[in-house]
Amino acid sequence: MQTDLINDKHIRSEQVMITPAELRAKLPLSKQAEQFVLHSRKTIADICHKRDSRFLVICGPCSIHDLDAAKDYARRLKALHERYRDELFIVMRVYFEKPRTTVGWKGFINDPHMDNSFDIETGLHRARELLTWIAELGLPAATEALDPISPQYLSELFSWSAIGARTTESQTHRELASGLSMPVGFKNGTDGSLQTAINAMRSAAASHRFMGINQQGQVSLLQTQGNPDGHVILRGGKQPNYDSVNVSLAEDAMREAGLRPCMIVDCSHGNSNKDHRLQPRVAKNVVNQIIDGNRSIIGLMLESNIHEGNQSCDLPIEELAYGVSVTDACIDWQSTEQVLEEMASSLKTVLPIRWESGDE
Ligand SMILES: O=C[C@H](O)[C@H](O)COP(=O)(O)O
Ligand SMILES: C=C(OP(=O)(O)O)C(=O)O
Repeated sequence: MQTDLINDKHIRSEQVMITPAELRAKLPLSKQAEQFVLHSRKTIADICHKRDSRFLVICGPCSIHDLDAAKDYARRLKALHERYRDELFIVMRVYFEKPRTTVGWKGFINDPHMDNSFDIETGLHRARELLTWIAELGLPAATEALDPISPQYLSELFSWSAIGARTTESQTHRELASGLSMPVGFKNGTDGSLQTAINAMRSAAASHRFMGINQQGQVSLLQTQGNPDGHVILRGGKQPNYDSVNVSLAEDAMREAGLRPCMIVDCSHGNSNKDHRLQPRVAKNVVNQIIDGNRSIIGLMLESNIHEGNQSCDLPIEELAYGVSVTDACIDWQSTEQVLEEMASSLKTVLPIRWESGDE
């Protein structure tokens, strides 16, 4: 690489990568899977706009690091997706990019071998392989849109995206969300600030022009239309914010901003004080709010894995326990089944009559 002391003082290396179009051509999506993704996105948009009364559940590992374990998890979740399809619309968390508070493993795309080799091109290939497999299985996938370039490689495989608590105030991420093809949830800030998410939702609903890349990898001026399917995700901050008082304050704040109250509760993160064992309690509280007549909560998020808890991502890969998170702690499969079963049976009676005209 050319040494240029004026421009590249802190750049150590540079490597040209495969283009999005080349990766898509290598690992195409079948017509059937494409239809499935389109249909799943429409279902979620219908839930956001209260045309579909089912409850959206975004459920799965905090992050993906082992593709076999991810497939094992996906097969299990697919069974529940089918079993509760009249009450719940279950979408798997397939998070390949992790935002860090300071530094740490930034997810499977960034470092798929988990050894600081940062083989991003392999990360993209293998992420796309897994996502294609999940789409062919007939399970909708959700992710956090963190890197502004990677959606060109992968976003056709996702039915829902989040903008995370650390980036919801970033203009780059609001612009990105304004062009994404699926419904997008905006988390409140890590400090609990709801206004950050509300501002993000308003910004992403508008049209933006910004620099990005096209499918051929060329730097391009992109003009977006604005995303009409935004919603807020209450993830807690210094204090939890899932209780009915906070939900009602969030509804008021959204109305005041000229937005329809529409939100998802994240049962993890600040809402469980990062204690995974509290997630079922949060989910139960949310379901009870709906039974009591709440009409703004459209779904919830659970961090769940095959086995509970978490382990250090700094362990050698061969020493990692199977099906255990390497980022935030998750509930295990048994608790996940139990939470979803209780949720579906409690919501059965109220869901069909949940929305009234004017709720949209
Ligand atoms: O959801 C995952 C984590 O909360 C997020 O990536 C931040 O992690 P960190 O605070 O361990 O860096
Ligand atoms: C990083 C995440 O959440 P948050 O942005 O709320 O911290 C996550 O859901 O993986």
